[in-house]
Amino acid sequence: MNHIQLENISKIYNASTAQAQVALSLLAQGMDSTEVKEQTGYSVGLYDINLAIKAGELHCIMGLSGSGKSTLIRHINRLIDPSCGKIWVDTSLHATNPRRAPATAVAEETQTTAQTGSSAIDILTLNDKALQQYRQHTVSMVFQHFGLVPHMTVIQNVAYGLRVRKMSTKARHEIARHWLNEVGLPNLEHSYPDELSGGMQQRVGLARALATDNPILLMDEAFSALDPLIRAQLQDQLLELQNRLNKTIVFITHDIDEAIKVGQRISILNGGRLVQTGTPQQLRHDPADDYVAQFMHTKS
Ligand SMILES: Nc1ncnc2c1ncn2[C@@H]1O[C@H](COP(=O)(O)OP(=O)(O)OP(=O)(O)O)[C@@H](O)[C@H]1O
Repeated sequence: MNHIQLENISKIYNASTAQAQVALSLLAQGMDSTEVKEQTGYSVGLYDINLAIKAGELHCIMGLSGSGKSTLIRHINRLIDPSCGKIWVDTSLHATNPRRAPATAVAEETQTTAQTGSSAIDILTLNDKALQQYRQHTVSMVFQHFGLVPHMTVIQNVAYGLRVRKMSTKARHEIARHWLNEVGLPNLEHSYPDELSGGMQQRVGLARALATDNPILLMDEAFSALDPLIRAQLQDQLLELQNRLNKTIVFITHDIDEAIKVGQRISILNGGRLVQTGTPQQLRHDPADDYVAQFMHTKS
């Protein structure tokens, strides 16, 4: 079952609808994003992305710098809106969890049936209130540079998303303590972020994202700033947690080894275009083009 589906998503930066159309028609004629930038002055973030992410899968988005990875993931929590296209998210998937407000309340009026046949909403139709609900109850994000609030203690950082939901201090700290334990930081609740190493700070970032119990986890180069050893430990921990939690995780990385290690499927972007989606094995044995083949050719 699909959890997230991007349908014909394109993003042309700093362009009006009419200006974006000019760039999009050049892309449709086969021009690449560098040529479009030279000809029109507009940056192509993404072009005509069609991507279905399954419920419970750990899906990596991989590509070189500037290929559109951050642009793509930021569409899923609507930090960025597309120039055109639709973004379907099945917000009903975890409606039975008693700790979460019913996600279907997000926007019943926009509930419809996506092309996949699943019950999903086009999140681009959400009004401000419904979008706030969606962000609080459906998607959480882990950032490359941790994004912790420096004047809050570790436990306050982890509990932050629950405080926003107006949960009592006792209840939210109990949940935060549980997740700090889960990520291997049981005794640091009263520390401040700047007292922790990078690896520890990112464990706090992970605990904060997990504490909200949201079904979708967005991870934007979450481990890229860490030393290789710590990075490998966090990858292992993520896989172990995912085995138990079965979240839908969209994991951005520019590192093919990381993508192969953690990703059940990998989508490869190049110049804002989605080149191929598949399991590591499919990409290795049947690469769509030379770009994919080059990434995969040394991988066993
Ligand atoms: N705010 C913006 N304004 C204009 N162009 C942008 C903006 N953000 C991104 N772009 C352009 O969109 C394209 C895709 O950028 P994006 O940051 O999504 O790629 P990325 O794969 O995440 O790169 P990196 O790995 O370096 O973070 C690039 O050409 C970039 O210059």
